Amino acid sequence: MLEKGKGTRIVVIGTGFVGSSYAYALLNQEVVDELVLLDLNKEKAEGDAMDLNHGMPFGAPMKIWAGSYDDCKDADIVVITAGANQAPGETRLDLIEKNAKIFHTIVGAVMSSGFDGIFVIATNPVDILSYATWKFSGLPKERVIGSGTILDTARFRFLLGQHFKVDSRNVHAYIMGEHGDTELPIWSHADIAGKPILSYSQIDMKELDDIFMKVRDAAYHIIERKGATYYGIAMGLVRLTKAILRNENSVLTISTLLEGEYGLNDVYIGVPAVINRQGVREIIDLELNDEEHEKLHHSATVLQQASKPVNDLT
Ligand SMILES: NC(=O)C1=CN([C@@H]2O[C@H](COP(=O)(O)OP(=O)(O)OC[C@H]3O[C@@H](n4cnc5c(N)ncnc54)[C@H](O)[C@@H]3O)[C@@H](O)[C@H]2O)C=CC1
Ligand SMILES: CC(=O)C(=O)O
Repeated sequence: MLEKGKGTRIVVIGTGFVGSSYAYALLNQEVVDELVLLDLNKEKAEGDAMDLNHGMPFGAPMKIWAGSYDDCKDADIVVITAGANQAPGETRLDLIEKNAKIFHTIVGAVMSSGFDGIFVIATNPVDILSYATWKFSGLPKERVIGSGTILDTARFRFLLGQHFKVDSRNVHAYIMGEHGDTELPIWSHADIAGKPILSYSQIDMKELDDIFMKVRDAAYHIIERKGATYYGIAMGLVRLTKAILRNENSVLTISTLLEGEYGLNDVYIGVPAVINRQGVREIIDLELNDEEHEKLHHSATVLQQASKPVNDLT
């Protein structure tokens, strides 16, 4: 797998707000040699390919085209951003019926091409659809990665950075669990340059709770204002893509299959993990306090109960 003696190739399936923003960020950050765009709306994918190609003289050379499932055969990564997004007031879990069926078709078509790379999933509900992709594809769990809480963790670090007036890149703090309403902040392992956030003398737990609620509800607030969220996740997906293609061994909070870690089994859920060219190298099994442990287990139960439409298709 992945040793093709040629340039790197990514196929993006679903070139809506998220997929096209990701494509644009990939072009700007010079990450990959070949980018294939695929959408049910073929003209949209073609238009995006034309538009992105016209930016090429201002960036680094790469090949971009609107393709077909045959192009997945030689892809290193297939990124799925296809499917319905949330209407105002809708939860991510509300999308499961529609998007599970779409994934059954898409993953089947990708695997029929002879694809043998890594899947990255962003479509919501992302934890359940990552689990679905793992089930439908038959690939090893290491090679099916959900974006999980990568975006929530970024939102958390951004807001904590603002609160403490520190560069968010120096804030180390994770959101774990469902990418959704039952996610949780891991305050017991949140620090700024090694100093635990809970040890700051001016700490006000009410203010920290407010920060977490802003993180958890960020998508609702953005969707109310502009109908969808896409720039943040696009940047997160590029970060994850780089960690894979450049074999970075980076720690990112992604959705992966738990098999005993955190006392959980048979569920895809957001946890910190080491990411490299093989996909998920290792899950970081943090020691959580009792409250965090209980909330993570609650989140996992909610995801497992909501997975019925996937189980019905397998
Ligand atoms: N994981 C995360 O952190 C985030 C996830 N999302 C999720 O990403 C997904 C996409 O959101 P948007 O781009 O805003 O939606 P969108 O509606 O703009 O784009 C979806 C695209 O999927 C295409 N599509 C639908 N069925 C298809 C199929 N069978 N094959 C190929 N293409 C197909 C549509 O034609 C459309 O272009 C949603 O589920 C949304 O909730 C959005 C933001 C953050
Ligand atoms: C839409 C979504 O999942 C988000 O922005 O977090």
